[in-house]
Amino acid sequence: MTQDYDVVIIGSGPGGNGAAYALAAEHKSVAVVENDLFGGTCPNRGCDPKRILLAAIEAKAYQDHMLGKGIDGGSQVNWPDLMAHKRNYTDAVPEKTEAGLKAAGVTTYHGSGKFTDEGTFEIGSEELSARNFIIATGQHPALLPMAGQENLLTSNDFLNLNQMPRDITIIGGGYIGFELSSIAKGAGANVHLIHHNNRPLKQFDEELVTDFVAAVKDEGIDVQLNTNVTEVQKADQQFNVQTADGRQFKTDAVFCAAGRVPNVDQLNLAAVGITTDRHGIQVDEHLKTTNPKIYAVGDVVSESHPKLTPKAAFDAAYVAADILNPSQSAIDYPAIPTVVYGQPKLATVGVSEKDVQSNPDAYEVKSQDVTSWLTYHRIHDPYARVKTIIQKSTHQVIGAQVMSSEADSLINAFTLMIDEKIDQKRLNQLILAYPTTASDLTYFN
Ligand SMILES: Cc1cc2nc3c(=O)[nH]c(=O)nc-3n(C[C@H](O)[C@H](O)[C@H](O)COP(=O)(O)OP(=O)(O)OC[C@H]3O[C@@H](n4cnc5c(N)ncnc54)[C@H](O)[C@@H]3O)c2cc1C
Ligand SMILES: NC(=O)c1ccc[n+]([C@@H]2O[C@H](COP(=O)([O-])OP(=O)(O)OC[C@H]3O[C@@H](n4cnc5c(N)ncnc54)[C@H](O)[C@@H]3O)[C@@H](O)[C@H]2O)c1
Repeated sequence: MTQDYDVVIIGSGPGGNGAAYALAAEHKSVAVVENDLFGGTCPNRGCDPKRILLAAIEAKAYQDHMLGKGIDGGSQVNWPDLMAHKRNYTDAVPEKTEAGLKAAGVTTYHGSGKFTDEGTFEIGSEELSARNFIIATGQHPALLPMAGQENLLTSNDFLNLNQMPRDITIIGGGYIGFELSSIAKGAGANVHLIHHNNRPLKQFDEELVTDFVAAVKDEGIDVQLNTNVTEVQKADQQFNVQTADGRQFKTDAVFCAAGRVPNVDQLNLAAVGITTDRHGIQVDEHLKTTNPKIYAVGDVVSESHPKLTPKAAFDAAYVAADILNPSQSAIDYPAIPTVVYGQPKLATVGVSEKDVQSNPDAYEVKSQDVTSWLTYHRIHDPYARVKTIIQKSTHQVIGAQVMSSEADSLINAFTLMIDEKIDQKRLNQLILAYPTTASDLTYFN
């Protein structure tokens, strides 16, 4: 028998769940279909477990930076205890998430379904029909095609390691590559981070990335740029890594962090006329796919915005509103801040120096080493640089790039300044708690 709903959502990550809650609150009948863990990537195998593991790594780094400045003796990360701390949080996520959805009146289904030629969604013997569908299936880790591909592990495996291997290799100098490298290094592993060209973290400011890579190397990570891994073969208890330039080395585990692939293959999208490209599902400015009844949100969408949890949640709120009020205007994203949670952290928001290079008279670019500022001197942060892009006509910061151990909180303060168009004059009318990263804001424009 076919079950009919107002809206059927495929995927229960921040995108799918955000839409489900918003629509159920407006008394729509909603179903969510999930083929793995309710909650999706972020709380189960992404942002949240990563940040829990980083808690110990950051605590150790803060302590290490203060050695001889009031702290004697370093600390050690106990990986099994740290993993237990992480699991204490993540193990409960799927059940709690599903219970939350049910309590909000959402019907849940477990399994991998696919669209039918009739435009319904089939999960085993069940068939769901709906006025609207939302595809929120996210992405999964890419495995580079190479000899020995079966020997490659992924971020999912890393975030569940029972023991930290003595020597690890990570392929891919993106967000995940640098974040996992910092965690492994802080936990005591010998880490090789291998990137295929000379421009890791290409979404970030080139000058800050150069400083960031130098800082990461300083922390003891073996970063190898312009290096292509061609083969990973088992060698007794270890793995033999072969590179295109003829080098070979042994390592205990190899993780592939060379990008993620949209989860579209199982959905039979052709049956409902949805087009995709290698970045995901194509949508219009209302996040409608090429089938006007079907929306797509979050990581599975093909677009230039960064693929992040708050952005998936923003999409979800927009689509729920679009279903409730089809005449709303096109989606308009605010500034989207993003952070690489390494040692140090690297963050960016708004326009970059590259964006304004063609019009140097209209913008001022300030790049400052801030290690001597109280905020950073206090904790003896060895790496602290802030670059701001200021619109001369308004004296407003319109873009910021930050590298430091405090970059995550400072970038949010910049985001508020950019979105709320807070200029120097307005800042001077505010009283912010001192001394904090936010009270430094008055010094940047
Ligand atoms: C290691 C890692 C660290 C990250 N760290 C951060 C961070 O610090 N900050 C940040 O903002 N973002 C971070 N991200 C990105 C963030 O996790 C994603 O942007 C976010 O989860 C996207 O939400 P989503 O709902 O679009 O997709 P997902 O969270 O991936 O959810 C999609 C869901 O759909 C399910 N699904 C897939 N196919 C099907 C199917 N055929 N049928 C039914 N269900 C299906 C999946 O199992 C999954 O549960 C990180 C990602 C990773 C991998
Ligand atoms: N802190 C965060 O907010 C956070 C953390 C993790 C992931 N994410 C999101 O998830 C997405 C995926 O993260 P990711 O790190 O997997 O992807 P990514 O696109 O950031 O990085 C992948 C990197 O691998 C490199 N690469 C590609 N082929 C390679 C090869 N053959 N050899 C070596 N390197 C190669 C790419 O040039 C790129 O730099 C990100 O774009 C981001 O939106 C966000």
